Amino acid sequence: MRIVCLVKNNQPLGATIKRHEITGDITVARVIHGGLADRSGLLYAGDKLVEVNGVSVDGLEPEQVINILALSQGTIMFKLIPVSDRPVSNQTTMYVRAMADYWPLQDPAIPCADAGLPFKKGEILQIVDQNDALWWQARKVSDLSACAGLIPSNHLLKRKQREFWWTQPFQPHFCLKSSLFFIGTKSRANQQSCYARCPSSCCTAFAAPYEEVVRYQRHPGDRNRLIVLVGPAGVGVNELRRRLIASNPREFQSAVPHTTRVQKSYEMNGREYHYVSKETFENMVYSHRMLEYGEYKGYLYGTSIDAVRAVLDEGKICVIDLEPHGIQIARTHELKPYIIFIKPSSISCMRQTRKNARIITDYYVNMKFKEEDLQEMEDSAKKMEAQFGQFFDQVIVNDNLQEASAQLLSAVHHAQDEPQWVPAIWICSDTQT
Ligand SMILES: Nc1ncnc2c1ncn2[C@@H]1O[C@H](COP(=O)(O)OP(=O)(O)OP(=O)(O)O)[C@@H](O)[C@H]1O
Repeated sequence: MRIVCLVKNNQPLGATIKRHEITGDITVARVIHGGLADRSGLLYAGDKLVEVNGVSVDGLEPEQVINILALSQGTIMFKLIPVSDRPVSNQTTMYVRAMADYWPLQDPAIPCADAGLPFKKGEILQIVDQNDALWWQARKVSDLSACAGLIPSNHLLKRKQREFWWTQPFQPHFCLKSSLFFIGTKSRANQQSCYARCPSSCCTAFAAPYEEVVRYQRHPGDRNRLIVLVGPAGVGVNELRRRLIASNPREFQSAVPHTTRVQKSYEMNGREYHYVSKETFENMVYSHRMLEYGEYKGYLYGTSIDAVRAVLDEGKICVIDLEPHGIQIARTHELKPYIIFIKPSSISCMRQTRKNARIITDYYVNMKFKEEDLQEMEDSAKKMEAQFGQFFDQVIVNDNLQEASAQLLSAVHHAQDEPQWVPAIWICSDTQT
């Protein structure tokens, strides 16, 4: 038997308790890393509680013990029987990118909602404890001084996603996955209706909920990272890309697309397009050499990995725009893409900034933005963020064009010169080759 005194001072104890199903004993289920109990070094997972502040816990439910603890202030005295085999922590810290949102206060299954760590997709988490098969402990890298919180384990979060997915009403929704795209336009006609339970890559429900990441610093001699711009139709992706390349064509370049259409007299093979036969194009598609492709007026157009590689091999920074479903294909250890989401500003701001701007859609070319175009841009941006936000390394709001261009330039240099979180598999692949 041991007596342990902890001074609470309005902070949580930093431990959870449970009741043994057979013996009814109340034991410490886990000690939260960096919390009061952990810092004291006096409480361990497995310790059996006998008394709290002189009150016997015999026959009490865990909730009743928690109540006693919640009502106690200042010094709390535990009488306990220490666990005989203290768990030896041989855990290595792991970093992951959250691929889903998690709100502990909305999760009835969490052992202690107050000890939960809420996170949003795309956030980088430091996992400090995976001892429990269901509940891990983690911190956000943006706040490493905080004490850890509970998060569902990989396995548990996957299960939750699956349950959530199947309990959703069966409703058709618009996804941005399409087999068609039109050069220069991301048209409404492209958006094919699919079903919320479709098994395609656009549905992230069954994807791994955490992606292991590592800190990566590009060596000056290494190839540049591919810069991918993503955004809803008309937001200004092409405009920003064009301006970036024009600012220094010796540093920045786009990838030359492939097409099956006939070369025009003033065009040069490899400058405007690579002109190839339909058979060659289709072979490139089947051998996964196209990042994205589509058909326009009976001809195929696409951006190939070879074309991107050619720019990178010249030592330049390759800047392309992609439909969001192409992100997954581009995410390889070879290209190490840095994904920048170009986000529209509010509709009221766009009414001002887009007054004299012109757009191209399926239905009209070089027309002024209409109110519904702005609305559609906003809706489409929301969908993209909801579905693909976890992949965005940077978000730039394209309000003032000059400012957005300056932000893009700085983001592109940041991507090449500063350390970044990248999927661990990209770096493991490097060391294997
Ligand atoms: N911040 C801005 N302020 C004013 N006009 C802008 C701004 N950004 C882009 N534009 C203008 O909006 C129009 C559409 O831009 P852009 O063609 O680059 O869109 P996009 O995102 O590439 O979409 P799409 O692929 O459909 O062409 C262009 O006329 C462009 O000059």
